[in-house]
Amino acid sequence: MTKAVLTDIEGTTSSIAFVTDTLFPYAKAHLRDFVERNREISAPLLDAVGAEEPGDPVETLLRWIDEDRKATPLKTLQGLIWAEGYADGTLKGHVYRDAADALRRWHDAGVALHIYSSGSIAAQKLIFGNSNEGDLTPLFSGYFDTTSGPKKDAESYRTIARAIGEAPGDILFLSDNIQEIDAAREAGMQAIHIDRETGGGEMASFAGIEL
Ligand SMILES: CSCCC(=O)C(=O)COP(=O)(O)O
Ligand SMILES: [Mg+2]
Repeated sequence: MTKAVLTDIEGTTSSIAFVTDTLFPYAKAHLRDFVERNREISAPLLDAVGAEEPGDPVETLLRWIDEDRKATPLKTLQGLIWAEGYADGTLKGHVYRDAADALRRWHDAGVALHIYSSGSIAAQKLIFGNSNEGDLTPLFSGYFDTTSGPKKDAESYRTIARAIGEAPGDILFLSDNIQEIDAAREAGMQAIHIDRETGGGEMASFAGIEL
């Protein structure tokens, strides 16, 4: 029985292109200016970057964006930078229509909906709160990011199941990344591999998923 759904964002509810061609370039373009204007909030994040790699932490962060590193200080800073873009209307979150429809249907049926993304929890709330499908945040009961652990590590899914308060077997995880799917299954969750690009996964969209 499925009591809760846990879903990835990039490539699953939302297009990879929106993240790589819009969000990441926006963060790169505004990173240096943001940390100069927000020294107090940025300092511990830059320190955390410096602890991982020597050199100019801003240069390190710019390279990490190109490398799509899922490092928590980078993801936290990206969320703070994107907040300004959503606030002034430059950014509009992308959510596939089939994903929004299914999430609304499952929420109305009483299924608890949760997000698990490498994007920070603040960034998750922004993409769903300012989306082309409207404000979807009322649909969600909880949000999880890299502070719950890496997405390819089974232990992260055990931690999240405990936080949700359901047995792993009663939680359905959705992702475009097969290594994340494998990790969730290792933790005992139900999981469906969504492949919107090639159709090679178990589902090409949310449309056919029956809970
Ligand atoms: C919260 S939108 C930005 C997504 C992001 O920064 C990212 O790294 C995507 O990772 P996901 O785990 O959603 O595939
Ligand atoms: Mg993904």
